[in-house]
Amino acid sequence: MSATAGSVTAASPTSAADARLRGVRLSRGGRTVFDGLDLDLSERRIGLVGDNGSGKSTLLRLLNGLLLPDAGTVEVCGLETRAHRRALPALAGFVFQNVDHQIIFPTVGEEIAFGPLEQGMGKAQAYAHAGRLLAAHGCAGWEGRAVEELSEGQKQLVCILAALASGPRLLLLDEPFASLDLPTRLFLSDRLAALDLHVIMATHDLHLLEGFDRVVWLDRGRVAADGAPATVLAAYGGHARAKAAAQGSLP
Ligand SMILES: Nc1ncnc2c1ncn2[C@@H]1O[C@H](COP(=O)(O)OP(=O)(O)OP(=O)(O)O)[C@@H](O)[C@H]1O
Repeated sequence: MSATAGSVTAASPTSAADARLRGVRLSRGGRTVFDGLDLDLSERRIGLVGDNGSGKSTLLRLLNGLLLPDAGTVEVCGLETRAHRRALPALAGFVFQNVDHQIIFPTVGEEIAFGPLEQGMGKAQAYAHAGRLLAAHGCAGWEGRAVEELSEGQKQLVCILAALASGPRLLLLDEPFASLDLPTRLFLSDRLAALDLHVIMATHDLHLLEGFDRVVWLDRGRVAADGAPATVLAAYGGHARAKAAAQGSLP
């Protein structure tokens, strides 16, 4: 499958799943979320942590061109997001926090086949691809199931598989496991760890990030700490405990 199908320019992505932000400024709803953010993201598994509203989802959306910076540049797999917005979803698959923001088709098969079809795969091939992907993740025969009849966790699983169906180099996960039961969470964590692709995952479940290569802590749109999971998660945990204690002492 060609990862570049759908690109509107002749530029080709690099083989590395690197992301590079330079001087990124972005406001949303009249609030400045990022103001001069510089970041290089190249490790295979990177976690994003931070309090509510710190900018994690916004950063992920910048990385697959769902949002464009007001100023500065974002480059993913060598493609500048402003110039290559159409090519990015196949290269940088996105799994939303809220499944209703992602799912657009009535059946599981249509949802998963959509990305490959958009990339130019034939219909029969795209549906066969969807069927294989489902079977490989314990969901054999789900193609014809109505999405609205699935549980929230099953919908989330379908969203992850739909993102994988396009063969992305980079998977952007925004709280992907929030509604999954423990067995499915463990199964998918293991599968994601085994996949030959890069992952950037925002989560409040810090345990999920312990085996990652790097964790970035965002605080009000700035990088508060960045490095080895043990160090960054300990620092963020300390911040969270201090903040919780301060809230507890309010009148
Ligand atoms: N659709 C939107 N319209 C306007 N402002 C938004 C929108 N989405 C987010 N924001 C603002 O952007 C800022 C960053 O939000 P973002 O969703 O990136 O935070 P987050 O770290 O992902 O938070 P959470 O942990 O709650 O998911 C917040 O100030 C938020 O109010």
